[in-house]
Amino acid sequence: MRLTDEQKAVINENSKKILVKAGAGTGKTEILTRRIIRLIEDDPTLSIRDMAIITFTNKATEELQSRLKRLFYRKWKNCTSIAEKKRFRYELESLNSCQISTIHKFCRAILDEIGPYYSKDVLFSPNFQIKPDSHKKAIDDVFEIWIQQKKEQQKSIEHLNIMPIHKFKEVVSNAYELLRTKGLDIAKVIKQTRRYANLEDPIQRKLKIELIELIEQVYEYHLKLKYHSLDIDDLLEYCYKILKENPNILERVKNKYRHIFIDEFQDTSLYQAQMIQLICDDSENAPSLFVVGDLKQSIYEFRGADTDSYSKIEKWIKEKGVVLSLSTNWRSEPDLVVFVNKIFDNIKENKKYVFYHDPLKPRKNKTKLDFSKISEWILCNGEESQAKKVAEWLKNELKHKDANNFCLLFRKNFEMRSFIEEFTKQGIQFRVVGSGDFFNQKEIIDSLKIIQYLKSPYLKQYFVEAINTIFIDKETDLQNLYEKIHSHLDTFTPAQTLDFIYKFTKIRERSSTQVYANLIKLKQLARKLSFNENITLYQFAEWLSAMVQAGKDEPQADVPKQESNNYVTFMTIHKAKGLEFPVVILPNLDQSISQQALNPEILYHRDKGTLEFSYEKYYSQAGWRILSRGYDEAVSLNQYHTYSEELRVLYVALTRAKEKLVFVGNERCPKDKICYQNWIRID
Ligand SMILES: Nc1ncnc2c1ncn2[C@@H]1O[C@H](COP(=O)(O)OP(=O)(O)OP(=O)(O)O)[C@@H](O)[C@H]1O
Repeated sequence: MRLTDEQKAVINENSKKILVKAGAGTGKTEILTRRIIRLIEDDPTLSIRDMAIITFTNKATEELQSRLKRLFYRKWKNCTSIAEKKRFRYELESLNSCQISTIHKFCRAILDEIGPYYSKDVLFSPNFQIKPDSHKKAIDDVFEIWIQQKKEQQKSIEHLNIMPIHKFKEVVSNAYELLRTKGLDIAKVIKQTRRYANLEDPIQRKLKIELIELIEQVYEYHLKLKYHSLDIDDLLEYCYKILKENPNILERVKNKYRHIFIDEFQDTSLYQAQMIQLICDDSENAPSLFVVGDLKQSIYEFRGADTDSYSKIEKWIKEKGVVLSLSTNWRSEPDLVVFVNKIFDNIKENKKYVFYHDPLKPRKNKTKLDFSKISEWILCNGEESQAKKVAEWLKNELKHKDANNFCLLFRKNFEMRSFIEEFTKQGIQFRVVGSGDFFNQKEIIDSLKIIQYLKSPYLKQYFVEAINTIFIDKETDLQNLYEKIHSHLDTFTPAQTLDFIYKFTKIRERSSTQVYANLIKLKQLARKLSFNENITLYQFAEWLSAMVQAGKDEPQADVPKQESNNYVTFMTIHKAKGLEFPVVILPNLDQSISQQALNPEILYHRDKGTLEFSYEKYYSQAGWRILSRGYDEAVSLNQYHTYSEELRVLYVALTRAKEKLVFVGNERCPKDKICYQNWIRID
């Protein structure tokens, strides 16, 4: 690969603070790795161990590690002197133990070295564990105590006039999570919300005060639980607060690293941005900072990504160091780059959304453009199934192209379901990458139905459900399965029962690689559960039923590589960040931007700093709503951010393709609907 002058300039820049601001596919990740090698080459006293390299996901960490491994290996191979050879061998060996990680692991490494810590709002033991749901325990415990107190004091609970208790708990949980992921000062929000509550009508006032009272108690209780168990949001918050209030610890961190690199900085959170400013301050011993990002690809607001923080850092680096840019897109066909530019040129800023577009430069300037090769529409009428039409289109393509050229990118995991069913039916090999809806898959729900039938074969409902599962077909008789297995049911472990079902029904021969991999994963989960606490089939069914009902987040099984390398990939647009595929297919483009995202029950009012709510009266049939006074205002402030973020999600999706984009939508999509299909139209 021949680096361009602008790429070389970035690699060789010597300023202590550098931000590389560049669009998709311009080589940001590429130059980040090459800069690391360049610094090590230039300074014999420097090692990868003196650097902290922060990525956004574990997958990105692996990708970066393997790119560095390749470059170090090449260096080692081409070295002429023994000393140099020894040095690069050491660097290669150091790759697995150096600080290349997500920001959370970076914070964990800092906290691990600190020891016990006590201050006003940070206290923890050095033996803390990472528990992803420690806040849930806080909510459960506080709720129980609070309800009990209200009963004893014979006080009514306003929320219970509107919603059942489990729903109320969910509201509190969502509100608390919202405040935490945004990194907001919870005490301040509580104070503001209480202040504005006085302006509300009597019912709304009572509801607001109740909600705030619970959040305050959860917040205080959670603080005590954190002594032993932090969750990942706490890692960032605690790390920042400790570094801020303890200069000795901050000095230790500054002295440990000589260089800090951050990839995908557009998805930075408030605490991450503030922490980086602390560590990389103006002092002599502070590490240098190298940050790459693209604000147009900031798509994680729901997880606390904060574009304001990015902009502040950009301003700060502009003052203290340099901001550089890269303009040429190396990923995509030149016509495709021009096509994507045209789409975003067309999107004009208005009251509803904004997209700050700066066009990408194609790697070659062409005088004659031909969009027919790089884009195609598959349009369905209202009744037609998009999944079926895409499967038929793909079957034709697969006659002359390998399946792994194609990737279907979805906005949400649940949208994959109909495609998974259709592809399975049509025998197209596919794999689902990183989707957290394992317990929502038909094969998993069907496994539960079969087990429920085997436990209670006399119940008609279970029989009917079981007979309609993927396990039963013309050649596989349900009754026969029961007769063969029932004498073993008391002695088999749940994993053995599943194994028997899979073998007896010969499901492997009839299912896709992904479906079978999920079934094997279920068997492994059953084995793990029995290993931990020796559970019965009955208990396993209870557990599985709870997981299915809760829609518990669990990734689908990885398809083993050796089985088939040639499959179509399914993933969400969010998971595809940083990746590239020859052909990208985008289904469901005619869907409206999620109403749930636009009108959630609980919202944070960005201007007032308050919590606002919109409750649907659970027991009313007419969709009766109770709104707090600032809700509508909060929605319109939020709507602007939601739509603008959706435009950025679309930008990420469109810029993943190397050769072609295939759009799937509805031929009668109303022109005034706010949806991807209308944003993409350039005619
Ligand atoms: N000078 C170059 N010549 C040829 N190919 C290049 C050059 N620079 C980068 N590439 C290739 O372009 C593609 C995009 O690079 P990279 O993934 O580093 O971009 P990025 O800016 O990080 O993209 P994104 O922001 O979309 O994740 C990769 O396949 C990379 O190998």
